[in-house]
Amino acid sequence: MNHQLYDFGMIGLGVMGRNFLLNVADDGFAALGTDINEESVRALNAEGEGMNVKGVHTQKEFVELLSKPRKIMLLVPAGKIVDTVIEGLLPLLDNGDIIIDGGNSHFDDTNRRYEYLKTKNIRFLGTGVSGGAEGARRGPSIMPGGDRSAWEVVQPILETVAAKVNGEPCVTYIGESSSGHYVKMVHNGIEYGLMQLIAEAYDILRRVGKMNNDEMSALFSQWNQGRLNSYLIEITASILKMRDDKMDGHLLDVILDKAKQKGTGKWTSQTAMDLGVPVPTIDSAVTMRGISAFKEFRQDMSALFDVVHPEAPAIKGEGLAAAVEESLYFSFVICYAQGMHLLAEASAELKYDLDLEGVARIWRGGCIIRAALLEKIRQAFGGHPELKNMISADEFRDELYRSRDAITEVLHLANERGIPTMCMSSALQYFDAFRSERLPLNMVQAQRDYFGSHTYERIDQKGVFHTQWD
Ligand SMILES: NC(=O)C1=CN([C@@H]2O[C@H](COP(=O)(O)OP(=O)(O)OC[C@H]3O[C@@H](n4cnc5c(N)ncnc54)[C@H](OP(=O)(O)O)[C@@H]3O)[C@@H](O)[C@H]2O)C=CC1
Ligand SMILES: O=C(CO)[C@H](O)[C@H](O)COP(=O)(O)O
Repeated sequence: MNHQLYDFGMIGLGVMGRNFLLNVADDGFAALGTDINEESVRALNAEGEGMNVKGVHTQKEFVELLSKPRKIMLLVPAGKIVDTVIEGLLPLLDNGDIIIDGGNSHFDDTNRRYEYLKTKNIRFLGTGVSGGAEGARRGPSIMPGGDRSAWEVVQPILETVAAKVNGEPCVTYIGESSSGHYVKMVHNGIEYGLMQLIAEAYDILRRVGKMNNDEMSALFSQWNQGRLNSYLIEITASILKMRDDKMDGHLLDVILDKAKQKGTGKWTSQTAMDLGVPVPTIDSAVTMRGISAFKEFRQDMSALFDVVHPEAPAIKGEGLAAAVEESLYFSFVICYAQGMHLLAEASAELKYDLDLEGVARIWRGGCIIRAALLEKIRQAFGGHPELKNMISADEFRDELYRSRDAITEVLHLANERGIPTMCMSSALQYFDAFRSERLPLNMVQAQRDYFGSHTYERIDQKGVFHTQWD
């Protein structure tokens, strides 16, 4: 009996996998999926009726129906499940077949799997995919790293399904081993930072400007027409105006203020610490999710401490809105700068040989952190492949400096009223720390030498010194 063979296979037909596979089928490739969950297989077959897509219930049938070399993407929950799926596949595969892990796997796991699968003659691509359900369905940003020959095989498919900006696909070969998952992790770290910065801007507009949700929605929509144009600003405008379907009022007002996390933001902070690269805006975003989780303690504390300056007047009008917009833009630039700086250092340290212009290019569309600003970031790195921290780039230097006054004023208004702005404050602090020729860390060095004979260097003589302080 003649079976149709399928071009591309997907294991894991949840939010991402089902949508990605339908996207593959839309683009003219024969697409095959399977999932441990029979309902998900049925859902794919129902949604894909009339398209060249099919869901099957067993891995054996799945593998048999794929054309060789098999191109199999996994979009299953990150962690042990990925290893389990790979182990289940191995006896069924042939030399040279390709496994693409499209989930948010930790880069250490990806390194291990890459090396392991080499010993099994299976080509492996650790691949970041971003864009959520809508991106997966209509065109995500895709960050593949690992076996270059595997990339060359899947390139036509991934380039077709990826988002396009000015006709350019938002996918490129990132580099060896775990580089694709590393870049996706940093993407998510930036995502955490931008989301928290927006949350802080919303809090300031609400509590300093006493703006209501509909007014803020209109303001975010207006900002989305300007230099803050981005996916996250766009969805914030929509979120703010959404009415609740269970009671009168806005949905946002009844959402519990405890943010969950799956780990990619925390991993970004952890690797940044390991490499000695400061990413305080990302760290602060992770910390704020942590603080948000202590809801009961926060309730107790808010009963214990009085509201700070309840008499502080509302500051209405365009002045506040313009200053918050400028603060947010400043903080966005700093947040991207921290992520890009981490990538630049990781590229050297972990031997990824990253093309940072290419990374900025494929983040311009499809992904959660897509923004007009990324075109400017692409240009900054394009002309200067040696650039590590874009705050010094011509594209940003002057405007960052000019925005200092606005963000200082906004943070003053927030501090006066006790409004937490950990992320926005960290952005200003980062900028001021990096533009300080002399920091007070001479004091830290003296203290270290005082109590632990850790030695210090001098500004006027070469060498390493120790003083008998007392
Ligand atoms: N959701 C998002 O916006 C994004 C998610 N990601 C990443 O993509 C990956 C998938 O996420 P998402 O689609 O949201 O997750 P979902 O939980 O929606 O889908 C995962 C699917 O995999 C199935 N599955 C679990 N174990 C197995 C197995 N052993 N064999 C076959 N199928 C299995 C699940 O079945 P069951 O339901 O029965 O458990 C489920 O249908 C994750 O790594 C996630 O971090 C990346 C970018 C964006
Ligand atoms: O990868 C993604 C988008 O690019 C996920 O949506 C993101 O990982 C969500 O993370 P968290 O649950 O930690 O907020």
